[in-house]
Amino acid sequence: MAGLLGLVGGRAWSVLRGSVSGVSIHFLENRAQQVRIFPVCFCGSSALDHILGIPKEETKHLVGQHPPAVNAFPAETDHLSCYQSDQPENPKVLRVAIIGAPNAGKSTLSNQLLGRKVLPVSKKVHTTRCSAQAVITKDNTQLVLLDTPGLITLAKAKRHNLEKSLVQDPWRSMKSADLVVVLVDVSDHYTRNQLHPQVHKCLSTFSQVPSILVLNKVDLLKKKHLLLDLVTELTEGVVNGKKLNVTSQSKVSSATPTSSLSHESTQDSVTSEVTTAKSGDLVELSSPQADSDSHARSNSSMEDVGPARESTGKQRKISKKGWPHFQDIFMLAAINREEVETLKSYLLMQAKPGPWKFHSEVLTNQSPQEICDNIIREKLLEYLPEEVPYTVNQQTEIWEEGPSGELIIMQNLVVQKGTHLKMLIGHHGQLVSRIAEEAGRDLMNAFLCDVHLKLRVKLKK
Ligand SMILES: Nc1nc2c(ncn2[C@@H]2O[C@H](COP(=O)(O)OP(=O)(O)OP(=O)(O)O)[C@@H](O)[C@H]2O)c(=O)[nH]1
Repeated sequence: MAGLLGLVGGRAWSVLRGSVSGVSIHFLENRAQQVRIFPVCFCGSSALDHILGIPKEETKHLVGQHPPAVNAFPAETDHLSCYQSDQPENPKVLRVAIIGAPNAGKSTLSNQLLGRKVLPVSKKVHTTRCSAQAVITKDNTQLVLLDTPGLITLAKAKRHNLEKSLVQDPWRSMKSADLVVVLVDVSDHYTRNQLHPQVHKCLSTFSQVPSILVLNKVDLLKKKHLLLDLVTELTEGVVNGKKLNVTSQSKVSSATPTSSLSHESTQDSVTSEVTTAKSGDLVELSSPQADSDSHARSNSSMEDVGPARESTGKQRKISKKGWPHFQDIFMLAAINREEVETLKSYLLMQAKPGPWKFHSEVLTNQSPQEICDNIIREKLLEYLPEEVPYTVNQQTEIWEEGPSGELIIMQNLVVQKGTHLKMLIGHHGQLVSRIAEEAGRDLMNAFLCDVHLKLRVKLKK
């Protein structure tokens, strides 16, 4: 595995060392809280432990914590929403809008932060059709995650006959957010080098809201050293008011001239160095072969470029590719629970004094029926080709508690064409049974009770 990257500017650093899968990591902690990049893209817990500065056992404890179940029966859910009685003494709160291009991994990240799957996830775009809130409560702090549909333009929504919520909801979420998480899929060669135009528009419009950049799907990126280039491009070379000057050298031998890291290197072993312009402090993350003849090198220096945040959008420099006002950068795989714990700890620390929005046992503002519809829809998106899943109409006929406390659900899946009917039923009913089985399992995990889910496929009359 190629070792990479550290970070970053400021004066008072302390060095933490770790070793993950044979990759030695030197991570500098910036005590001045100026610019931080959290390279949580390493498998294994020791890197995380060192980055967090907490012992291994403590991380395990965090990961092992189980969030409460979603209540499957609405009357009780209503009761929980009387949150006033549940306020702690000094409540803190942070509303976090998670925005990004379609399929960037927004719902995956929200589910992982929550520790329970309540939002649908699929390989197809536009899985999330309207904003949903996921609620994390820890001690006296509440995080409200605003999971939004992938950002699209009004023209595109009209062209593909998509609901208005897909266009409007991300903007609504931004309005109420205390912090914006911008998610970028680094495995997508076509889109990763610049922010989605709609993301950029959102950031520019709500420039007073602090934002962080999260590079996601790092597990799919073979050449981890590219992350440094992506950070530079997506931040316009400025993070938290500090300029990041990155120059790269690929050395075949010590005498070989420099070349840019913006081209994907074929080398597997990489050493990256990031220095601060003023102090010359150094972060070095290196693979075991770092001293071999073949390695790439990045030098990054930082200098003050004024306050990290200005009060209005007008004062902000508008650029097309990146956003120079992110306050912090994370690199992770949202599918990896341990890596997401680092981000969660960070978000909890950003919370400000304020009343909680939900009872501590509420996990989401979605109704149990909405969760069920979304989970079934997720399976339709997964198993039906192209546009077919988008045309299936879901109608819940039965939602009741069985004699042993199990949840009994019966849902009709109404399709438009005979061919779609055959497709969804599958050979000897195999496909629809599989969908019911998988959705039922997810619902059990969300509601923490037995779920008997029956799906009936019908042709629209
Ligand atoms: N390998 C890998 N896959 C990921 C990661 N995060 C998300 N995915 C996958 O990416 C796909 C899209 O994830 P979603 O969470 O549905 O993405 P989204 O941004 O909510 O999508 P929309 O609702 O369409 O905007 C799914 O197949 C996920 O399993 C990751 O860190 N690594």
